[in-house]
Amino acid sequence: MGREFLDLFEEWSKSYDDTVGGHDIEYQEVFKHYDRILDSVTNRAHGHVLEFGVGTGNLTERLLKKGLKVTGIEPSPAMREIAIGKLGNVTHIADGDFMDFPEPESVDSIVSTYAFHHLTDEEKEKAIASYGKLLNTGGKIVFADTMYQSKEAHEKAISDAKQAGFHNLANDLQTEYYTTIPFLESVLEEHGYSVNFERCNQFVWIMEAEKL
Ligand SMILES: C[S@@+](CC[C@H](N)C(=O)[O-])C[C@H]1O[C@@H](n2cnc3c(N)ncnc32)[C@H](O)[C@@H]1O
Repeated sequence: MGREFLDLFEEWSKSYDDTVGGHDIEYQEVFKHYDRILDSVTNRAHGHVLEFGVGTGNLTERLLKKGLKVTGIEPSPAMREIAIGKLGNVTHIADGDFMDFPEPESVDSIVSTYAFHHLTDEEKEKAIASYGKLLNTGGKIVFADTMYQSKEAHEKAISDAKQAGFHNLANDLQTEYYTTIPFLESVLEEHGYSVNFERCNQFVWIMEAEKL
């Protein structure tokens, strides 16, 4: 579910690693400190890791280097092909998405970078509710993504992008489902997690939730 943006990723897959390297001026700030963000998510993960929206495998690569067992989930065939080309057969990357995926038996950490905004808020809540069954006490959800401290901050980001002439970015901020920190905080607390947020750049925050 939440697969309505997949055509975009089929096309973007070949140049995606150039974009995260800062080659697209509109997205430079979104991907500022990309390596540091992936390292930070990796440092917070432990045990058997379930990763959603693997993309070209950049986070997966770091998790594997840390010696963690990773089960990857990625709905775009083109992205999966690039990730498998990069990683070889050291880990399994399955077709699936945040809500519909082959469930591993036990999971210690659920991680994702730059992907959770493909779900509507209603879908985000359903996904978070379902992860409770997979994680043991002390298990974690660690997601890095664009999110906002308030709806007003989201609106301001859209108008700033328009003013800078970044029309692709403005369109993206208006059409995908960027949420607010207070929304995620309340959903996670309701489902029995303690949660904290750390800002990484003007767009991206890391959300770290621990199952109580
Ligand atoms: C911006 S890329 C991020 C890739 C990688 N995680 C990274 O940090 O570089 C977003 C990825 O999420 C995937 N995606 C899109 N919709 C998804 C969904 N509903 N569930 C899981 N992944 C999804 C896309 O195919 C794409 O590979």
